[in-house]
Amino acid sequence: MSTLLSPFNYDASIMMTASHLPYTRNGLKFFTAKGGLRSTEVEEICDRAARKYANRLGKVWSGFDVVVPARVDFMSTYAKHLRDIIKERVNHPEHYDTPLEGFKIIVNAGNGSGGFFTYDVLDKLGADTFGSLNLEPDGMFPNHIPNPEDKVAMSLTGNSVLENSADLGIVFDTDVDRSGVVDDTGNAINGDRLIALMSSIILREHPGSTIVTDARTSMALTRFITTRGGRHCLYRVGYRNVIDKGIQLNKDGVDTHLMMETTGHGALKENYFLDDGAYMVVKIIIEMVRMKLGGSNDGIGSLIKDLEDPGESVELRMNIVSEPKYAKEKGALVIETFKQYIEEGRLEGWELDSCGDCWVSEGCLVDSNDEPFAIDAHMYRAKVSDKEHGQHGWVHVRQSIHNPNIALNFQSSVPGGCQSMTRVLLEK
Ligand SMILES: O=P(O)(O)OC[C@H]1O[C@H](O)[C@H](O)[C@@H](O)[C@@H]1O
Repeated sequence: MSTLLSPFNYDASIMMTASHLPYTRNGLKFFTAKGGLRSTEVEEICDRAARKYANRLGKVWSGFDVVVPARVDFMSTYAKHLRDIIKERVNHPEHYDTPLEGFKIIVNAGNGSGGFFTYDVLDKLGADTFGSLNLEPDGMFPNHIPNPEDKVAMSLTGNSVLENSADLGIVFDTDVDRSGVVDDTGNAINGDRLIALMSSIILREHPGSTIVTDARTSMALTRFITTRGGRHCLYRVGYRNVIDKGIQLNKDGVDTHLMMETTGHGALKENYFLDDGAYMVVKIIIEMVRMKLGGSNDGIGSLIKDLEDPGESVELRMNIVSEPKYAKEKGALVIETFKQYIEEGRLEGWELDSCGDCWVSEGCLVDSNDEPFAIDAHMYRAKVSDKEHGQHGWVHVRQSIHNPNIALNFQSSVPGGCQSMTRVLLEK
């Protein structure tokens, strides 16, 4: 963010974070004014740095051309930026500077770095944040993993919302690039439900927008988006893939304002295509206040009340039995074999749910020429039907981004559907 926020004028920034991973790990994220770098670009930087400094081991740090200025306070500028957005967009008729007066909002930062949102954003806008949890950063994560996908994180936040009769609960992951929320009834809004909530907001602001998600979302989510006039583009797992797809679609002339992964990574065109969990929550808060100003007593959960439950949803992992250096290759072979089975019609009722590597619902363009992309060796999705129920589910097969295993996701609207799909797959 430092590259974009006034008054700063930097060409690039690096964030040190291992996100929600265990404390024994660390990581770096690289940004330029164009947004976050993808892994191939980071690899190139590391390669170049390695080559440049290979002969100078021991003196590595003295070799960097980094000018370290006095300590710069990015956080208060960023927090003010978020506060200003809320003030301007709520435009409260009675108390412009404290638009959150009368709202109780719980933040669970999970001992990551999101605590600032409580005291530097919400409190200053007049919200009551009593009951907030785990605001002090502690890399040992003594309470639970800071992760909006974590059941403990979501349910503890839900409990605090109910105990304090709060209007909203917010869960951040460690470095605040992801978030999830809890509505006033204590219901968790993460995964598909968060994508639906954001879609309902974005589609009112940008009718007809395409929404890109990873390809593990439910058929019910696609219906939710399309019944609101949006188009749903299903794409590869990995937040960078989803964001890049949205950037590409915009370049191809397809209006795309929201790119979200089921993990809670979400990026908006209006926010420089950055996966920024705090900005995502800012959008939800503005909506909540506007609803109240419009005379509604409903919580934000009411915006997704017509999102049907996906029924059964299962994820399995299969280890790739191979020497680690061949794992990618073997994984690609598994996906390719799966693809062949489907395309040769060897599994009754199973068929490709994609065009190229872009899985789309009807009406979503693939590229400017409407040409399908090349099949992706790393993942594949098949829709599954039977005579009794018609299309009742899907199977999504891909290689894990991080580990030598294959991730298999199944969803079915029929009880026992996932089990029968698993059986078919294992038999073959
Ligand atoms: O491939 P997996 O092991 O399931 O990991 C997949 C996940 O990796 C990282 O955590 C990325 O930030 C996510 O965008 C992605 O969904």
